[in-house]
Amino acid sequence: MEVQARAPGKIILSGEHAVVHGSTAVAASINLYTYVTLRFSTPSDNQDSLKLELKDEGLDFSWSTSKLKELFPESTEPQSPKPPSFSVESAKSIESLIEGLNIPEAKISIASGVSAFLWLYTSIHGFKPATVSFTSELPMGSGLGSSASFCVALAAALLACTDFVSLDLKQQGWQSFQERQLDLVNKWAFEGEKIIHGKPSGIDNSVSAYGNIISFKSGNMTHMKANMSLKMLITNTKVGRNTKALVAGVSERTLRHPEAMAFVFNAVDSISKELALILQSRASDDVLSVTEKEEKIEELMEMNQGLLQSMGVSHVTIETVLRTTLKYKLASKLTGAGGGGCVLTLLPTCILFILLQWSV
Ligand SMILES: Nc1ncnc2c1ncn2[C@@H]1O[C@H](COP(=O)(O)OP(=O)(O)OP(=O)(O)O)[C@@H](O)[C@H]1O
Ligand SMILES: C[C@@](O)(CCO)CC(=O)[O-]
Ligand SMILES: [Mg+2]
Repeated sequence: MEVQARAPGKIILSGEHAVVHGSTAVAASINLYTYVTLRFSTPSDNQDSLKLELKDEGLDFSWSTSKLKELFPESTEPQSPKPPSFSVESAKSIESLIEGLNIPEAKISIASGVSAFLWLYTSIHGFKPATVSFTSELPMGSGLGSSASFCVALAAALLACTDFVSLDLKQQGWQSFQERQLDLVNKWAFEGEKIIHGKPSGIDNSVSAYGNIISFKSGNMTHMKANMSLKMLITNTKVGRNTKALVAGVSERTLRHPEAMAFVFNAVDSISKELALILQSRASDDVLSVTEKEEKIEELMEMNQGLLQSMGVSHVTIETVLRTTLKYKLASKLTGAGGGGCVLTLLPTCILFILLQWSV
């Protein structure tokens, strides 16, 4: 049997990092996806191993079923749909499987993704021989939720081949999971994100699992109905960085300056709540024009970016993008964990007018 699943990446419009400390954040999925193909071996394959193919990286790994059985003896079909916690024993077992892989130094950051893969696969399908292949449209480590889309797509494919999820596997084309099943996929993906992010808030996997636009606070997600569309330019600084380290850095700064950082997080909470109100305001009760709404959103973006700088997660390349777009009176902010990665720039409705003026 072969199953293919996909999950989108995301942008965070406001609230990254502060959301880890209990503030509200607003995130939207984007139409760039990570794809996974899961194919269980048949007796005729004569394949007694679990194979992982990372197509974009040109990396292939495999582990013998006997080795997996030795390390995860208790791994059989999960008794409960809910994911177990990532135990110390599992961490040690997975670490031993990663050590033997000889991942090229330049791609060593892939190790956390391989660890998340091993834990999710063995927790759901034990040591069943299979070949699992990934490919993605998302730049890795760039703030667009590559880790979340990786974990959500994988959890969806793995659960689609269990009794916990009822899908018509004979139906051609993409199928969407029902709400209850999405909740299950999201819970498993969150455990995978913990392996990659360390202390994730859950917003990335939630917006990747459910799509569209959500607000998120302290583990609770709210589906938003945006009544205005926003055009965002995404600029990739091409500076790689590690979300886990950046999240840890903000937590360490919070320990050093608890009172000041509490005010920072409160300010971000207010920015996200105001942004959510503006995006959801209906035409009927509107006193603001689209341009006036966009101007308020531009200010909120600039304020959020300033607070992200105070958290220590901006970067010289991000500042360069900010300065460049400011020349054209455009507002920008980093998206995702920062430290490089991608920057959002709001392209207001009147942008065409600005460009025409400039070109004359
Ligand atoms: N397609 C993939 N295949 C294998 N591993 C992946 C893939 N996509 C992401 N990963 C894992 O996730 C890591 C990147 O996750 P990280 O959270 O640091 O960045 P991001 O998710 O792209 O950005 P952000 O979390 O800020 O949105 C990679 O280093 C790798 O370990
Ligand atoms: C930086 C962060 O807030 C968002 C990363 O896209 C981390 C998280 O919430 O898991
Ligand atoms: Mg991530």
